[in-house]
Amino acid sequence: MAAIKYRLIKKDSRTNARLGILETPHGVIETPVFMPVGTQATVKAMTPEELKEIGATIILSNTYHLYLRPGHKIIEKAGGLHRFMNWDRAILTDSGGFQIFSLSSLRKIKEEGVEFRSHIDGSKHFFTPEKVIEIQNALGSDIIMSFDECAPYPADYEYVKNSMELTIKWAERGKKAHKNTEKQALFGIVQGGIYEDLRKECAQRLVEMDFPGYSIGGLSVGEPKNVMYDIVDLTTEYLPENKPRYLMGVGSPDDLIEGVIRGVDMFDCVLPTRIARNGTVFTSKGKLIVRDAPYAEDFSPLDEECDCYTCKNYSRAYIRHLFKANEILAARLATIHNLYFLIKLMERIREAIRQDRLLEFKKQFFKKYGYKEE
Ligand SMILES: O=c1[nH]cnc2c(CCNCC3CCCCC3)c3[nH]c(NCc4cccs4)nc3cc12
Repeated sequence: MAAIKYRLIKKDSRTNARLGILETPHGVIETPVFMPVGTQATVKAMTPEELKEIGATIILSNTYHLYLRPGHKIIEKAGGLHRFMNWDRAILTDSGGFQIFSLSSLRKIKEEGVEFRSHIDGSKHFFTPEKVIEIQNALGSDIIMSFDECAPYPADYEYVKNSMELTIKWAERGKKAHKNTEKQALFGIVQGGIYEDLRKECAQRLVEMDFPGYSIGGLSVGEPKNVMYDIVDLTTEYLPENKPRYLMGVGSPDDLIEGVIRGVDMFDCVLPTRIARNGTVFTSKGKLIVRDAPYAEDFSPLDEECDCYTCKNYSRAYIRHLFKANEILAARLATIHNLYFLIKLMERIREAIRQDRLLEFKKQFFKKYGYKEE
């Protein structure tokens, strides 16, 4: 039995959007889905019970961070990541490649693997495709990622071509090293930068290896939005429709809607939790910086249309006060709201696909939120 089973429930009649069900060893996930990020085995400021309360069905955690601290061996001894962090729903871990490039003081990239120094204590480490599979096997996450190289943006054709070739080789080596296929689904990651021919070749060669799901990597790294959307559009064209597609590192409300329209099923982004801790929240009328002066005597909820715990019980004035006073509760209330906002947005998107009115939903959401339609 494969670790995960994806069922395409309905295709939107006018876009590439899909309504799906993803069955995992830790529960059923309705797609399209937004996955809260829990870098160091916790979604910052949230308990697992609060995550369930707001409707989270799958969260992310991070191979790079957990390998460095507390170490994957400790987590394995604890009975795996689910036990260790008391989360009994689905977990997706990324391979750590992206964090090496974006966090650690690198490093040498060779075909064999990547040498890097820990951002915590400067100690030297060496990740190979086999090593990161071994770490993710020890963590016991339900969905695991191949070791990939996310080319920077901009990057010239030659660099991206070599990097894409390496990502393919590393995907093959990771697939060979992955033993626990019954319990953990290994996704291939499509690279290729902004180059159509490289994206097509990478997608086709990964599909030949027959992964249970495919990530679209190398995007949301500074390229213009319309370039990202075009690359997503062309990449999903070469991916099988009976397998889930995961757009890595995306995103904001508009990016989620635009990604779903282009055939993406799974999303993750550090944005909602990160900006929440800085006092910025999503509302149906756009972003709101609640720590700003105008809200000092505003006793209305963050968002009139939101029924989350925060909006049902606290005012903008109170939450602004908590931020100004540097109270821990500020981050908690804003995080609950931002995650609920995106999880609720995905629920409304799924409903719109069900009723074949996704484009109307997009128009109405964009108008209210203050996005300009392209
Ligand atoms: O090609 C990629 N390969 C692998 N991972 C990528 C990621 C990380 C996705 N989130 C993982 C999470 C796992 C749990 C811990 C937190 C990360 C990306 N994030 C972004 N943009 C958003 C960005 C965020 C920050 C800088 S860019 N583009 C990405 C491209 C890749």
